[in-house]
Amino acid sequence: MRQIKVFDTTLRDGEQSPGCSMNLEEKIKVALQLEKLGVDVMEAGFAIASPGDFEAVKKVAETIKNSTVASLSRALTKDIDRAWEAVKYAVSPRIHTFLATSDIHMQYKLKKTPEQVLEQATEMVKYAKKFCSDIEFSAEDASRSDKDFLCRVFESVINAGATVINIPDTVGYTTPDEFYDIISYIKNNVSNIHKADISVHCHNDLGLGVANSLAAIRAGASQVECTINGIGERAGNAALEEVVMALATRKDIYGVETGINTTEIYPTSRLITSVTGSLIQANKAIVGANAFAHESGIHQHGVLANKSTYEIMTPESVGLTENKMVLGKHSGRHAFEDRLNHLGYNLTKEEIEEAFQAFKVLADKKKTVTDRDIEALAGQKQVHTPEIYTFERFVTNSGNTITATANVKISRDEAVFEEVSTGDGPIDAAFKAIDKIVGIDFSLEDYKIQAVTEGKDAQGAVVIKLLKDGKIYKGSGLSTDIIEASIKGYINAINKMLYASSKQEKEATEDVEGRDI
Ligand SMILES: CC(=O)SCCNC(=O)CCNC(=O)[C@H](O)C(C)(C)COP(=O)(O)OP(=O)(O)OC[C@H]1O[C@@H](n2cnc3c(N)ncnc32)[C@H](O)[C@@H]1OP(=O)(O)O
Ligand SMILES: CC(C)C(=O)C(=O)O
Ligand SMILES: [Mg+2]
Repeated sequence: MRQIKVFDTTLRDGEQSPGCSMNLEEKIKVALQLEKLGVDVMEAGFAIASPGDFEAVKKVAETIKNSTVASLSRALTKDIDRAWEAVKYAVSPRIHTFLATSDIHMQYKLKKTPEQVLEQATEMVKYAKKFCSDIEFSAEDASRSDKDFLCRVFESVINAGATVINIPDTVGYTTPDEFYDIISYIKNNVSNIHKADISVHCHNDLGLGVANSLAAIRAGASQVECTINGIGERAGNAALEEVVMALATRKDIYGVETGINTTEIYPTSRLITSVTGSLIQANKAIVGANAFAHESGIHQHGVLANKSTYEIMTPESVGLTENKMVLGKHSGRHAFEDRLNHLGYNLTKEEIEEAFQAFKVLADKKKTVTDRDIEALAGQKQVHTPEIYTFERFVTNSGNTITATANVKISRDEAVFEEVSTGDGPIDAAFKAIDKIVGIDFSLEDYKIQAVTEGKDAQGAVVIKLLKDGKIYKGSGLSTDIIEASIKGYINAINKMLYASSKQEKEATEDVEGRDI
């Protein structure tokens, strides 16, 4: 199979991303991880840019043994000297020199004629070749350059000793179809092209960095330049993880291989995120938090039956331990039951169905339902107290300048009861309204509330203890609304009290006294 060389430029073009500068120690850490990832070439920096960058390139060159280490340099002798000073310590050093070839860049930026550019590029490759055998030449803004001029430049720099010619889409302007044609044209019209690797370096201004790189590979490019997480100038560079996984997953189309150890992709991505502080969006391909997460019931059911239904690559192949089943309002019974089993619950079909209905109500209120939410729901189902009174609805009105009032509606059998009361606060008012309906004499011994999950949409769990005739009756309520959780807990305790005083008193008393809900 044709082998594609992966040239990582996270430490150079990636670092050009605003806010992504790395210090020496961070660059070494990243370089070691890139080596572990198996990149063929790492561009460690732009040696002439600053003393710090020079030191970093030099240190990376001294440290890395299994990848080629490159430094960027303009097509100027002083830049090339500095680049060589830094990379000469590498086991496999490369000087990467560049000069723009598009009319726009030559006219406005370099203020040079095409003939002058051709000569400068050729002379500087010759100059660099005196130091180093491995020379890459990039025709900056190649995708907006005249194709025939581009071919003349490449032919000339290859004759001067370039071992790699790079065709950058510097401003992310090209499209897959056009880039395929450009690469094919260069392949077919540069007579000595067989003496050099064809490299591509795509930017993402139109979101096409990866697609353009893949089109170029199909057209015959043998080196692809990219960065981890796609960081880089402006909208970034082609993301290494996306290019590599596209090639790995669609071998049927591309028929090529890379030397990347794909299981190091995720750790590398995480390292870049932590070192640069540049976060990636949840839906980012391959390494985003949701890349291997499933929330919808139909997908979850499919994945539980066979992962390949909705996963085109395994999470393990990119260094994750497993996929994620996120329980939310789009989830179905299969995933819910699977999670219950996973959490160690053995509920009957009816209990699962009841818990599932409660889960759906909760999921409408919460963005995601956590394991602790599920445990709370499943725990509730395991207490077998008949619902003598059933909570229907409540309205409260409170504030620091008014007396709190509550209107509570509860039902028993077919009858519906509604009462209004005032109180020291909305919860006290609600309890007093319930007292009026129930009409039993007992006292509130204890009231506790705690968040069972995190975040502002957390569920509040209320535990209430009521005292009657020397016995304690514990009730629990769960809701994202603490007043609702309190009312539910209060009614739950009352139901236990009523149940206990009914015919099955002994059994019910064991239940309420024997377990902490
Ligand atoms: C497409 C890319 O990613 S290219 C790489 C971009 N990366 C960077 O620029 C990061 C590092 N750069 C730097 O630290 C600085 O720009 C330096 C040290 C390289 C140069 O700094 P300065 O000498 O102050 O020049 P400045 O950056 O203002 O301008 C660039 C100069 O280089 C010239 N230049 C630009 N590209 C090249 C090239 N490939 N070969 C030769 N000269 C070039 C420009 O024409 C301009 O020349 P002038 O000073 O004679 O007008
Ligand atoms: C220096 C070159 C390769 C570059 O980064 C670009 O053209 O985008
Ligand atoms: Mg670039």
